[in-house]
Amino acid sequence: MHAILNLHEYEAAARACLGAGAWDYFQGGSEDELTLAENRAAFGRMKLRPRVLVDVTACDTSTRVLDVPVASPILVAPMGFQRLAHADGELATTRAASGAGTVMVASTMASVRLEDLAAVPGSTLWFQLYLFRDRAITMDLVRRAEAAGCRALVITVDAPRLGRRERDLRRGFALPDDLRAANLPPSSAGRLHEAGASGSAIARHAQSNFDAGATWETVAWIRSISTLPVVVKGILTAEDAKLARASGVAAIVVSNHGGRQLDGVLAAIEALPEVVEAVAGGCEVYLDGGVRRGTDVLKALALGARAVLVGRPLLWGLAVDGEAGVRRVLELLRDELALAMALSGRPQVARVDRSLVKFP
Ligand SMILES: Cc1cc2nc3c(=O)[nH]c(=O)nc-3n(C[C@H](O)[C@H](O)[C@H](O)COP(=O)(O)O)c2cc1C
Ligand SMILES: CCCCCCC(=O)C(=O)O
Repeated sequence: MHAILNLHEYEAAARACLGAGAWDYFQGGSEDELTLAENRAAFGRMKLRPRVLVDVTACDTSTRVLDVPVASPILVAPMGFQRLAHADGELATTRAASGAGTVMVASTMASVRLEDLAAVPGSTLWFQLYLFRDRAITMDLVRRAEAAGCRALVITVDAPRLGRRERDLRRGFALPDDLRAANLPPSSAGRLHEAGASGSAIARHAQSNFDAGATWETVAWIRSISTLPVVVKGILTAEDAKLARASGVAAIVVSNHGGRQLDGVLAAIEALPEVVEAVAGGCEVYLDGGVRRGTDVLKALALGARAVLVGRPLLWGLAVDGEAGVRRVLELLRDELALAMALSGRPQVARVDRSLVKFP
């Protein structure tokens, strides 16, 4: 048995470590999972145009996001309920991100309190915010994130309701009793445990708690109550990118939520160019969805992303080996990126430019 060589092998190894309910919750997309598949397929369609005879003796993957130095442009995407993968949950992921010198985005739906994550030595924590109908809950989360020392608020804007995740519906997915949405008031979190004969408890929770009436005015409200930089996550069009820019956000995450929300939307990497063009350098742009190889990171950077966020692969690492597994997944991706930079004649992140990729 050889050591795990790449993220695909972590996926296979994780499957053997996880129960069927957690596996389906992690892996699943919405409806026919068309967008989930597209996120990967679109990377495959893009081809690289490498340059040669460039001195690549030293390749430097470091960069800055929102003015914070990071060891690589590979950040940790917000993902809820990580204690489904490993008893240490988000604590292990935050420690691994800190060890790897990168940003951890903690989910509103984390299964560890955000104050405990912020206390991890050397961590750079951003807090992902779901918008609640009860603004007092949202306000309280913002205040706690600020007090804990989080460096940015990442507002997820693609989930007024949960996408139709049929794997979870079929299983009647609900949280086990020993796992809590640790940052929510008990009055709001309780329904996440209500298993039903059919239907997903988290979908019911989202429908009764999330603010389906949220608009750009709500983003303006968040900006008015906090001095933290605001990032909006879940933008896929130039039109919305311009509105985001006009609303004064510091960054945009081009994302389709890993194919878990509206099925049939374009792959995140395909949406990236129009968003980058629309904001014209007015704010930072990141991408997530389907990043599994260093060459995927390279392609996203070439199309104008400042960084990528990685989702499921970190859960696979977490399930297989806790903090060490997450750390290894981040290391593998960073090493692959450094190699891809060398083989494409781009020894620094700043030298990765649009001419490196060709769309079909
Ligand atoms: C199990 C799971 C839980 C997630 N939870 C959240 C969340 O709480 N907030 C959020 O904004 N996005 C959430 N996402 C979406 C991720 O932040 C990210 O957009 C997506 O996973 C990226 O795609 P990838 O998994 O293909 O890398 C979740 C994704 C997964 C797989
Ligand atoms: C109560 C709804 C929580 C959503 C769970 C986290 C998430 O965004 C996901 O994609 O799953």
